[in-house]
Amino acid sequence: MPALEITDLTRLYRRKGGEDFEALAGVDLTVPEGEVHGLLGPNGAGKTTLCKIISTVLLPTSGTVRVLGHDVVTDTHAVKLALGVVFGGEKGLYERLTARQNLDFWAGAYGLSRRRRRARVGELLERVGLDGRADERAGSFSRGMKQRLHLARGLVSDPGVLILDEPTVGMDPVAARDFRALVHELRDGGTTILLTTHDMAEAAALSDRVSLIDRGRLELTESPGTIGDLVSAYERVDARGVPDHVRDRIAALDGVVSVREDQGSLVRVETEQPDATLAVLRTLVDSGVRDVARSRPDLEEVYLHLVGRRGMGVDR
Ligand SMILES: Nc1ncnc2c1ncn2[C@@H]1O[C@H](COP(=O)(O)OP(=O)(O)OP(=O)(O)O)[C@@H](O)[C@H]1O
Repeated sequence: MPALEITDLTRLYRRKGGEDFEALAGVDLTVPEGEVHGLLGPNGAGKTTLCKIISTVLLPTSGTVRVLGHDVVTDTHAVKLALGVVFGGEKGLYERLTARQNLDFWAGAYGLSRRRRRARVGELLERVGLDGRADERAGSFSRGMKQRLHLARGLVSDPGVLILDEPTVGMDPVAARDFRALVHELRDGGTTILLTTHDMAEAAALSDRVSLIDRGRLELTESPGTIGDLVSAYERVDARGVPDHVRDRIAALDGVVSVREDQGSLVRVETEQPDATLAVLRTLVDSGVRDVARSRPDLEEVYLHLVGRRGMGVDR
């Protein structure tokens, strides 16, 4: 049974006086048990809407979502037990309570007895590395520590599926690295994780597969390695001082996807075959252009292209 099964999911938001806005437009996604699935998309893509529907906070307009076989609309209670949700940012902790008291409160909300609560809370504090600071107020914690406490809270019910919504947002690099190590440990323990992020590198480092979402649609679901292969098929050449007639000749070469002039006279040529790159370089050098650099787009750029922000010639 898949950990997460989303079928033809749509969600409309009512807008006053205007047309309904389609925040999710027919999303299909199946995440097998034990997978870390990265969900990447720009602001407003629909990631939070999707996470809210999975975590039963928001109803779908149409379509179905199942968490470990439980329907989010008709079987809300079972879904809540099967799921842990960790949102990034500062909200959701009781700042005046200690880390231990915060967790004890949440464990109580799941109906654990006092004795089981004590053991469970101790275990969780150790797991996220906060056992040494357990009796300090959450309000005095750094961003990274707060986020570890959020994670412990998401793990209170020992969920099979964990949603991490922008978990490292606002963290310094060391705290983010430590947090990612915790995510790795959870994955090794068999927890299925849906991770939303703006950060392509984070998604690639943590995920078994990555989905790109934009304007409510899943544009692509692949392993980070496959996306990497997609990237490596493309190259670009940047050059300065390229006469117009040379530009036109380059644009006509086989395998050249685009030729664009940025501000400051930089000409960027994008190619989709290694031979094309060589032909572009030869044409430039033969015409006396010396200021030439060859490079590959990184994952971030391919992602930006795939969600329609730039002109790399990657087919959808
Ligand atoms: N309650 C609402 N009423 C109307 N429109 C909404 C509502 N909530 C979200 N939207 C719109 O739905 C779209 C998707 O929003 P959502 O918060 O799911 O995006 P997101 O991918 O999580 O973005 P971000 O990364 O900025 O959090 C956006 O265009 C947003 O303006």
